[in-house]
Amino acid sequence: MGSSGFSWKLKDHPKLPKGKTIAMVVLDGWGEAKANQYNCIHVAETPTMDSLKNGAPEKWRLVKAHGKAVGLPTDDDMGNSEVGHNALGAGRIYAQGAKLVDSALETGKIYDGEGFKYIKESFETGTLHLIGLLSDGGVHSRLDQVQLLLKGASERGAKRIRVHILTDGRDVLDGSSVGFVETLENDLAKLREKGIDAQVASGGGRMYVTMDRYENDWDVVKRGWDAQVLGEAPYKFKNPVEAVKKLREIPNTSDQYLPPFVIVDDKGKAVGPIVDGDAVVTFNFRADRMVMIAKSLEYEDFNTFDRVRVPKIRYAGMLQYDGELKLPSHYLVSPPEMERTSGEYLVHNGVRTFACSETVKFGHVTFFWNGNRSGYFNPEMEEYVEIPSDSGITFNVKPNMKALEIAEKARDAILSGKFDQVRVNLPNSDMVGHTGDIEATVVACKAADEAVKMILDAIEQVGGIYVVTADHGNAEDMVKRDKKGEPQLDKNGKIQILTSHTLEPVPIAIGGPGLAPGVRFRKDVPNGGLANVAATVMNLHGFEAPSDYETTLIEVGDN
Ligand SMILES: O=C(O)[C@H](O)COP(=O)(O)O
Ligand SMILES: [Mn+2]
Ligand SMILES: [Mn+2]
Repeated sequence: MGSSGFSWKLKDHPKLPKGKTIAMVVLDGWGEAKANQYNCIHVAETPTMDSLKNGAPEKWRLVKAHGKAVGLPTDDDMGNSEVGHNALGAGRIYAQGAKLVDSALETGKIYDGEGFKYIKESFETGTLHLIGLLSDGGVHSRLDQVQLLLKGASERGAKRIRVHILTDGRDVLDGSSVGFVETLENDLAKLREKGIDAQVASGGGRMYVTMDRYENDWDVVKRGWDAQVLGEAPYKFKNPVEAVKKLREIPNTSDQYLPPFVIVDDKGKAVGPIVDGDAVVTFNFRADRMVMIAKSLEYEDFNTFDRVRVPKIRYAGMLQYDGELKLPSHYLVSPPEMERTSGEYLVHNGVRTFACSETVKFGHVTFFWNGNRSGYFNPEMEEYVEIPSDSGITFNVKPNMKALEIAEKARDAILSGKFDQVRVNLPNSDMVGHTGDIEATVVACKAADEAVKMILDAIEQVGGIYVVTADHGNAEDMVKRDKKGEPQLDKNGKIQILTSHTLEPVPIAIGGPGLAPGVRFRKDVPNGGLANVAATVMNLHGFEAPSDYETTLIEVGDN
């Protein structure tokens, strides 16, 4: 125990043994909803997950994965991977980026912070550029926050503003981009009336321009760089609403995948390339899809693509996206300080950990799980394995993704006897669910179920324990619904496909030959959420959870 009285040492659990191998499986985007044709998990053959459900209520239950239970502003906010994995790993509910930005804007504290003061130095002679996801999805960013920031910055001296938009269609309905750009244009027009030179400068679909993650495909970021910084793109328009409408007419495209465009003046010149002396703010609060652009804007030493011209700018993130890398070094709002996560405790208590997913979700079971912290706590005790994802495709084309490879790695890690916790994220139901392709999502769910089976079989062989859960819903409901829960039709009488996450709860199942007799879910935590899972897993490793963690979901009955 240190002089502060703090100790990493966890108390022994009074009843549960140590030394069991635990498989911690997170099915990404696997919620629980009514059985119907739009519930891909129901339609798919999922014998393994179905059999776990037979363990209810003692070994299978539902937990909350959205809204306040995971630190989001309201219970109308759907869950997402960042907040879901944060809650799973940290065992406590932290006010998340969305909420922190809301309150910084509401109180005006955002304008007193170091980050805003820093970018403000460019207002007199330079342009303020805002780059980010333009929607009200609330997963990575929110339009109302951008509107407030535009107002606040212009009132505080920004005279020339350029917005570089990324269209969504993934956390919100496809096609909604037009409305969001119209709203933004309206706001910019009002600023122009006040004598501020404010315009949209460039744009593109989030999955094709800028918002890649975990270094899966740097071309995505390069396309954004070319449009935003260099003012170069294959498509040129004078008006951003027209741009989005026209680009949506290209066959097989969608808001998520719009090609990059720049806005040009009457002479055909880009209206807003980023140049020396400008200020840049990336206005997404969520980290994963901002780290790569942040590196390209901030790092001097950078060779993943040819930046051609590297302007000397003042750059700030809405939040700091990576606390370990201190990236970016300037930011408008401080991120949640997640400390003493379960991963760190367990490593201090001798639990050897293996974590694995494919690239698109690799940071979810490592970085997000560990409280938005990159790297190992102790490389001697941990091994993190990333299976390269396919890049340059939409995952409905290959809905099996790397589920099998992830399961094989997990199986081998379990059988090796080298690890006490083997943690994976199976991305299929989420990544394919986001494409809105129902048939492919059914295939994706089946693939994830087969992967779970392989992992549970390995646990069976070594006498271990499994914990199977999910981070939020997605594939269990693929249609937009009205208030009564019926599919909502558009003006042409067609159903609207839901590409986003949902508000549904997610299952959690425990079992395996190593589960001590009598272990069962408690009945007195009816509102349990993802944050209760960390204490549960610590118990299964034979430890009591720290007293400030959300309570465990399990008890040991007499049996
Ligand atoms: O970034 C994405 O792909 C979506 O906006 C949210 O999905 P995730 O939270 O499951 O990553
Ligand atoms: Mn997810
Ligand atoms: Mn998702």
